[in-house]
Amino acid sequence: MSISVQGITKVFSNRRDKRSMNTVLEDISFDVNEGEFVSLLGPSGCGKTTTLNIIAGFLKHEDGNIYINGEKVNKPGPDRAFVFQNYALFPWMKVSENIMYPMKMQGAPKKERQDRLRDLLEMAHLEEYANYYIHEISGGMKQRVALLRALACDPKVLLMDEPLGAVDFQMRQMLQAQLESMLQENQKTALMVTHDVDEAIYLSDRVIVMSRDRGRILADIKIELPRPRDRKNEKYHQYTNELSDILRTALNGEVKNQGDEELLEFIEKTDKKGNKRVVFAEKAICNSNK
Ligand SMILES: Nc1ncnc2c1ncn2[C@@H]1O[C@H](COP(=O)(O)OP(=O)(O)OP(=O)(O)O)[C@@H](O)[C@H]1O
Repeated sequence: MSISVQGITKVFSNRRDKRSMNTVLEDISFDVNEGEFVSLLGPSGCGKTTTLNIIAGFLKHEDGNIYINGEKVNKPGPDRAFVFQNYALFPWMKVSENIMYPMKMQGAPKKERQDRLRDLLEMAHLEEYANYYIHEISGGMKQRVALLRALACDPKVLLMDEPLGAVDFQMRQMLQAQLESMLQENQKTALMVTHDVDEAIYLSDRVIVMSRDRGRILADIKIELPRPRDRKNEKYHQYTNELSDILRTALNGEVKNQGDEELLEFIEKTDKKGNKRVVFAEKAICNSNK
């Protein structure tokens, strides 16, 4: 199934002063083709989550339309599954019950639910943890459970808001590889919000970069690399540099304070093995608001 975002405008009333309005998105348009994995990248507050919530049908918008496979949608539906940043799992349920919850709500027969559960747990290497409660499993496992719950009803479209945001670097790379193979296996159309340039390149067919100027789309870049992706590939580095430059431009355009150089340093991080990883660091953006 494809997603088509056409001319979306979203205005919020200011949280502190209800009379003043904030146009977060203005006339935003893009498409995600069937089976494509697209990432939304951009500075904090540029409207990535708002865009995803509008597509999910969680938020109303002022203008424009969302089409799923050519059909206009304006409320949530089983065709679109959502993976939340903070997992949003049910702590009073076991891993298996969490995963099966959407199928149960849809009234799927018990046998079908059990078969699906077995397949999903196997796919994510979580068979041993089916009867654990959520507080008994690690952050990386919670992330996988949240993803399996989203995949349970076999949605055609997967919307993910920083699905790997809460796990450490090593776990994140492992989960990226797992997420990729799960999505390849299931042939999903996916739209993901991320701050992480490396993650966007590793997972996406296309990366869309948004700016804080009413969500304006700065770039829409096709990542033409074979899968699974090799971080050591020369072209992989070229994409990293290209996207970093676009983000730098976005930051430079937005950061008006002195000390910009210091802020920009936050953009590039190097892990213990010396691999460069580019992150659109939250801290830099926070500082820029001073
Ligand atoms: N319910 C709301 N009421 C008022 N303003 C809101 C609301 N939700 C979001 N905003 C504002 O809309 C803007 C965009 O927020 P959004 O969460 O979409 O950004 P984002 O790009 O996802 O940011 P981050 O990367 O930090 O998660 C921000 O200025 C935010 O304060």
